[in-house]
Amino acid sequence: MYPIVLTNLAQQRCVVVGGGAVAERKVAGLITGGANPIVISPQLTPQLQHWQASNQIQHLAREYQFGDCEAAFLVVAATNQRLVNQQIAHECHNRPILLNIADAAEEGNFITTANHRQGSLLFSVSSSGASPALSRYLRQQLSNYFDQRYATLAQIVAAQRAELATLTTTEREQYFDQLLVELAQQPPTLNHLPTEDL
Ligand SMILES: C[C@@]1(CC(=O)O)c2cc3[nH]c(cc4nc(cc5[nH]c(cc(n2)[C@H]1CCC(=O)O)[C@@](C)(CC(=O)O)[C@@H]5CCC(=O)O)C(CC(=O)O)=C4CCC(=O)O)c(CCC(=O)O)c3CC(=O)O
Ligand SMILES: NC(=O)C1=CN([C@@H]2O[C@H](COP(=O)(O)OP(=O)(O)OC[C@H]3O[C@@H](n4cnc5c(N)ncnc54)[C@H](O)[C@@H]3O)[C@@H](O)[C@H]2O)C=CC1
Repeated sequence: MYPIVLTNLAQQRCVVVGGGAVAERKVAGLITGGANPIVISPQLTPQLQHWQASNQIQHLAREYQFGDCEAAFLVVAATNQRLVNQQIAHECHNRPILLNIADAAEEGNFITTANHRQGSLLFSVSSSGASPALSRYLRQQLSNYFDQRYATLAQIVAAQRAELATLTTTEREQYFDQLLVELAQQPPTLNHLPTEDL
């Protein structure tokens, strides 16, 4: 496993084949990640239809055809037809395409994670395919612990990053220790955090 975070997806060609619950979940992640995915499927869930109406996705209302993955940066095969998902894997084979096959991870080159987002923070869980349900459960646990306070913490530290860079490593460590102790001890508001100590 080698985790990465994809950025700048807006101009990248992202193709999702299938329009059911699984495709919807993968599309949700892509939209959150800044993409404007092309969804190829004769049918769409109501949520996917909504995203089509608001131009958050482009919809091709037909079955997959060989050639649909041409020039794609990222492809997700999420139809309920094993053979179709396999054909998509075949088309992408030996091409520089990020490929997720929802029913046969070994035919692609990436799998998706269970994500808890909090402001600029992203907490991702993977079980490497062992138990997606466990990943989902752990994501929910993470969301209970890493609440809005941590997004605020990230904002504060980001705003002070240039200033923090002028400190020695020891000073910086002390500053973070202090922040984290405060965060652990009480539900902090902006006022509780030692922003004036720098
Ligand atoms: C390998 C992987 C490939 C990939 O999709 O990238 C994959 C594959 C498969 N999932 C299956 C089943 C389920 N998947 C979920 C849910 C999620 N699945 C996700 C990822 C992944 N699923 C990748 C591994 C990630 C990892 O291991 O951590 C999550 C994390 C992310 C996302 O999809 O966005 C998302 C939770 C999001 C969230 O809630 O945060 C649930 C639970 C539910 O839906 O409530 C079930 C039913 C319960 C169960 O089986 O556990 C099946 C059997 C299908 C069948 O039986 O037909 C296969 C096929 C197989 O195993 O071969
Ligand atoms: N990776 C994951 O997280 C999970 C994967 N799965 C797998 O994903 C598959 C899809 O699951 P669901 O979305 O629940 O199925 P679904 O039955 O709700 O949706 C299937 C979609 O595929 C479309 N489709 C069928 N043939 C097509 C074709 N030739 N070209 C384009 N689109 C086509 C249908 O119109 C439909 O929109 C399941 O068969 C299962 O094996 C299931 C659960 C979780």
